Amino acid sequence: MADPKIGVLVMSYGTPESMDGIEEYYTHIRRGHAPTPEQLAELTSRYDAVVGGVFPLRENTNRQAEGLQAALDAAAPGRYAVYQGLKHARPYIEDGVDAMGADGVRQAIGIVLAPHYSSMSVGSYMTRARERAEERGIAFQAVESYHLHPKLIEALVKRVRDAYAELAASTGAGKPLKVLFSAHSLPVRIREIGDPYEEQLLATSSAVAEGAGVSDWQFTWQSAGRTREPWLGPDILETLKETAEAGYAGVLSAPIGFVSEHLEVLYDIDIEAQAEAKRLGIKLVRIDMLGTDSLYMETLAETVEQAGRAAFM
Ligand SMILES: CC1=C(CCC(=O)O)c2cc3nc(cc4[nH]c(cc5[nH]c(cc1n2)c(C)c5CCC(=O)O)c(CCC(=O)O)c4C)C(CCC(=O)O)=C3C
Ligand SMILES: [Fe+2]
Repeated sequence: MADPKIGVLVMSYGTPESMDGIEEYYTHIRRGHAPTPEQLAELTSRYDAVVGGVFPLRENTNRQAEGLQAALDAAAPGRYAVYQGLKHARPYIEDGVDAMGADGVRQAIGIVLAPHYSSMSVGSYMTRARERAEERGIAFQAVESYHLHPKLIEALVKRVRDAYAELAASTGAGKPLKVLFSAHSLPVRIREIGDPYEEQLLATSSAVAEGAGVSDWQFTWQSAGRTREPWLGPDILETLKETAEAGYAGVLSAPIGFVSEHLEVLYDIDIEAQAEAKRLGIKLVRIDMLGTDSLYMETLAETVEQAGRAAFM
């Protein structure tokens, strides 16, 4: 019999299965506490505004998992089997590990569809995966980040170049433009624990700006939670205002903390930030998300293979 494959647990945030599933999803995000009717209505209205009953993150994650399986098969035929595990929706991270166990997988690598490490994001995915893997007797190796992988940078550079040219064409020659890199905000308390999240995001931003030949850029946060504690800022809405007041004619939004089109991109950037830009009289164009870009799929495959070699060979 062939050796069992190395399992690859591809993890992502997860999204509701339907409009009826938003409450269960939100309750899971809030660690078992149901949202108030106002909170539920607010989140529902954001999903309604973007997609009206379709949840693009689910299909996008399916396609990325298939793309990674294909890239791994091309590099090492028959060695790896990809499973999905979602943080806040089915199949949950634990379901993905259980599926590997049921298939006889003894060795697994975990990777998140988010390039930057934070203890509050990737770290918490990995804790759940590792705990379940230990219970199932599966050796587990975590990929913590891949934010400077040359192919990831190359894919982002291409997107920034293309969208910058589009922005420059639509604002007219010689007008001052700025690139705004962004990622999901986190509570300010991550700074107290020496979390690498901010440093990694700045490193990606600066590598992409350099590769694209862009000198005028800034990093800013987006999608901060609606809680009482302070979150990292400045928020992109504030930054847009300052940028407009400083006389810029346009901004290129590059949400490099995300790899897919979902609520934080389709609502927070394409609807909310876009409306603010219009109000301020400044042009806003967003880069295309990575999706199943072959350079991104190769980034994931090479990172998985490297982790596999280090841990299991
Ligand atoms: C770091 C990070 C990423 C990037 C890394 C990664 O991808 O993991 C990310 C991605 C995403 N976040 C998403 C959705 C939501 N996040 C929320 C709330 C929160 N996010 C947080 C952090 C992050 N989130 C945190 C600290 C909270 C507070 C509650 C908690 O401590 O966990 C809420 C609750 C309401 C609200 O606050 O808006 C929603 C609906 C979707 C899916 C959208 C879709 O369905 O298309 C995606 C990809
Ligand atoms: Fe989130």
